[in-house]
Amino acid sequence: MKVNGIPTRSIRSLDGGTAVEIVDQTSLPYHYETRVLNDWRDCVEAIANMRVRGAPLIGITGAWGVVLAAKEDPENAALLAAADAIANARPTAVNLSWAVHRMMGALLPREPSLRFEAAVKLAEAMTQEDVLTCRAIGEAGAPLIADLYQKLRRPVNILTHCNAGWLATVDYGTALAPIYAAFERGTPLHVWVDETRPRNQGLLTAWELAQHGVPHTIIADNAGGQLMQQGDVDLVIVGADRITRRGDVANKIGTYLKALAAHDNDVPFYVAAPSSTIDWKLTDGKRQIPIENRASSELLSVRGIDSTGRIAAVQIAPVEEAVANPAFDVTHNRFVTGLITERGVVAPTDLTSVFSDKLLPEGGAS
Ligand SMILES: CSC[C@H]1O[C@H](OP(=O)(O)O)[C@H](O)[C@@H]1O
Repeated sequence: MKVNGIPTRSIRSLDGGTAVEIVDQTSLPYHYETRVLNDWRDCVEAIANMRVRGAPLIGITGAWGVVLAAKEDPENAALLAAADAIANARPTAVNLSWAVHRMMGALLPREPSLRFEAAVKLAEAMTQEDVLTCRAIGEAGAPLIADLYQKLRRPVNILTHCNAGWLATVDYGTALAPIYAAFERGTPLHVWVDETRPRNQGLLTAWELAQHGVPHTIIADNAGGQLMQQGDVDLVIVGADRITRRGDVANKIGTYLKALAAHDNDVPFYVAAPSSTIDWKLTDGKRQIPIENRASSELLSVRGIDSTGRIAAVQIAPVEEAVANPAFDVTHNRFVTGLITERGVVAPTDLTSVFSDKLLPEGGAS
């Protein structure tokens, strides 16, 4: 697919698999820049430094890293060492280890001299598989949005977190795939885009949506709950980095909080992901999924600041004027453990008894 002259393709092989071209996402949303990876070590660096990111794309980049390793030295010792370094470039997205394991499972039984050719073939197949899988995710999810539109008879407001668009996969995306599919079929919709501190992948989502002309509004990560409470979110769709066999989902930090808010406001909360994101060995996500801890320096700067100090992300005017910067929100008492007052710590429901002397006969406070 091409949008605004830009191919919606985040990775492709060059020269028969002897090099790989990626979109360097650390340059977005300022500049659209591609980068050529000639060596498996470039793939490790690109994954670790998030030039490529998003579970499916990390996996496919890892697969091409194995191709480049087989090109350099197909002998077992070198290939296994490279595969190990690639698989450990980032810990949470299971797609990376899945892709490297799948590649090595196909290569090791072969003669070293035949490994590069076999690697290219399999990596190309996996790359195309990802495209088709993500397109299928879009097809599967689009009716959810269309059905909501039929019920609401107004643009469907969808909240998403981080970036799970075509930049996070080879093409189409996962969480954004149903949104693109519904939008292209003419379903009126609008997307609330969590900026997603600290790496602000929401700016990537806003950039993608702007290229496609999809109405959207960038919001602070903390605004989602308020928007849900005021009925401005009809659906949440997020991506995933690892899903356990019982459906526990690891996704970008902040996803859990959105799920809590969605649950509390009866907002449907969907996770879009290919089966390559499912880790069938795991059951209990909280206990078993490795959570990546990144450099604290990421918190100390705000990416995406242009020369004017503005967060540089193109934004298509929302379908209708939408409050996008609420300054306060309301927390129901069931989430308040206690209130610290001059008469000690008081359970919210005990306030009227502890301060009964303050209450006037008509129930007003003195
Ligand atoms: C389609 S998977 C996208 C998934 O990956 C992102 O993490 P990161 O940007 O750190 O690679 C985020 O969790 C997205 O939901």
